[in-house]
Amino acid sequence: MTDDAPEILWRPDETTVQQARITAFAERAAREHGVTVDTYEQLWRWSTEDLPAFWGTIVDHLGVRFHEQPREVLGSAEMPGASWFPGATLNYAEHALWPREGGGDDDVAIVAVREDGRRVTRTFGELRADVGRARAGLLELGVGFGDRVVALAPNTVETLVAFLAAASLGAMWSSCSPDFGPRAVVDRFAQIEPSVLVVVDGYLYNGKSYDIRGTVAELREQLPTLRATVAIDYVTEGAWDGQDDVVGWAAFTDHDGAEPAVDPVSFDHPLWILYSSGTTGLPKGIVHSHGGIVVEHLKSLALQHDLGPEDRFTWFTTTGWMMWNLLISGLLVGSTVVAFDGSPGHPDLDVLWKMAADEGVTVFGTSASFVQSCLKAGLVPKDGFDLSAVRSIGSTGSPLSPEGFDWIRDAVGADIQIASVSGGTDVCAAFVGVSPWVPVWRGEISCRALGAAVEAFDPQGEPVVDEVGELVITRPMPSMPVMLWNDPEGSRMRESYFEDFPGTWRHGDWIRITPRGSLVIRGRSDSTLNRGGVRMGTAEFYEVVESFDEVLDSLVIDTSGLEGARDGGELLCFLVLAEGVTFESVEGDLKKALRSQLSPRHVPDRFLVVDDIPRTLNGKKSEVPVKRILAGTPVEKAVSKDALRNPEALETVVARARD
Ligand SMILES: CC(=O)CC(=O)O
Repeated sequence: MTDDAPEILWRPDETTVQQARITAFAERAAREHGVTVDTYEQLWRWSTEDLPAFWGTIVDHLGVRFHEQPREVLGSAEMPGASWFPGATLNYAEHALWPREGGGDDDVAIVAVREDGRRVTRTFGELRADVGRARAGLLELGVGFGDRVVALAPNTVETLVAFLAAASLGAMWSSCSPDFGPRAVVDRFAQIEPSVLVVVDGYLYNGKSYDIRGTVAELREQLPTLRATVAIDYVTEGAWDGQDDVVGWAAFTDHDGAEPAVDPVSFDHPLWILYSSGTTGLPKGIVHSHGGIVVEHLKSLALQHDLGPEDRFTWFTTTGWMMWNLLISGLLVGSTVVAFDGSPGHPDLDVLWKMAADEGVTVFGTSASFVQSCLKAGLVPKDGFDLSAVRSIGSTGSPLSPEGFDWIRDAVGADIQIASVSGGTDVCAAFVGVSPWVPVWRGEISCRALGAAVEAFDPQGEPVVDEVGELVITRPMPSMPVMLWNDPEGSRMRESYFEDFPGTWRHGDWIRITPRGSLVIRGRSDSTLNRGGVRMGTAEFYEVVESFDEVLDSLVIDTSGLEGARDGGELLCFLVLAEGVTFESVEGDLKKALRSQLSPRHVPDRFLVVDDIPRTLNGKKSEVPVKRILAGTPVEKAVSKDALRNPEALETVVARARD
């Protein structure tokens, strides 16, 4: 495959480079380690070849506060099982509440905005005091080191306070968004046997109010290990009044003057438990450590995104997606975290742009599907709002189409860095993303993240350039899971990531690394389109189909190789069409575009028009569950319907495929 470099949409100017935090870091690395790191490629190479030097410089330069000093940086580099900073103790909460750069008591730590306009703020001083009180509340409930505190709560101040309080005393945290159905929550929380559950009475979404007290009651019945439920009035004042078996937030935090102390824990002590998407059988509990997350998030936010105390940082997410965990880590670098709770489309698609303008957001993150919706709606936010503070637009969740890049440049701002990033829940980080040193090419992710030894492997395990291959990580990263829950022998961990290429992390995405070092993600490798030996990621297919204004959404499934598949396997394309559009009116053009832009083999055997595409609660297309169901896996094993945004869409898609 040849590489014709696409158009450059953003290029750092000299001042940006000079003032970037990564520049001071690279100068220090050069000085202390005698390395030449004048280009990003050189810096990245050093960061992945000399892991002890790189991560050792990170902790010094970015101010990681160890209570006990580590004996060394990397005790063992073997994967799985790498041992980072053995002997060291620290605490994530200390880094969030007393960030190294800035974080003066009166600086705003968090602004929480709800879709109905409710706005709550806390300065760093206030946040520390709140966390001190909540910590005392947890201690009073008997929560201790290693216990699990879980929350069914939105992206708002109390959730952050409860999390930091739990982390401060070495308890593990896990959260689900309040719109998760009861089964999805039980599937996640029951396995980790929590001591305390933090809940809200309800939530607002799309202009409607949802009461979840029934879900909470159901949940409590199914969590026999609970010692207490802490209940927040979020939608209705007094919602929990008269319910004696819960502790109201006011009573829970009624500990004036309690010290916001933190207990140092070992580097690998569990901080939180995240979950795999929940669409492939029971969710896997992914455990990340205090130390791994502190160093990875400091590196990512300070050096890749250049975030600091002067920034106001938002990423549209719920508490059930790892982007929440990354968002709140904005505190580690002293930034103000701007948290939004509600629908990004209520009252209309302007809501997040308005918030960005009102709050002076500098780094605005969202999902590729939100960008796509804005594009399709013909939105031009720069005409309606003052977005002059915004210097970077982040996008993740699925690959951002080249048209999405164009839209950001044309409709939001031509001088904005487009931060298309990709990684995963499994490492609570982005392997690939941006840097203040590297341009943005249309349709491409700018660079591999420092410390992330990303390669594209062919099936023989050989690295390839400018060809689509399996995304692998060949050296350990500190934020790789310290364990999977209920996996004492580590067999599930090995099966999940290390089976295909022993000693190397296989992530499950297709990726192409260009000769420039930029990257293109081509979709999940477990939902590959394999047509007569030509393998292609689904993202390439969506890029073509969804570039049609007539197509609002789509899903492609390759049934070849599945037992019982019709005609030995078909390529099925489900389409959601714009109002008034008939399939016949676009059929010819669609087929022509797929034939010419992908290959004749990638023209679907059947197009099926549906009303909606099944998506997870985090907005990802449910390709793998559909494929599994069509392969004969019982629905309840293939997917937790509660983990889907629209389970009825799954039923329709499966029924249409079987028609
Ligand atoms: C950084 C990411 O990888 C986020 C996601 O797509 O889940």
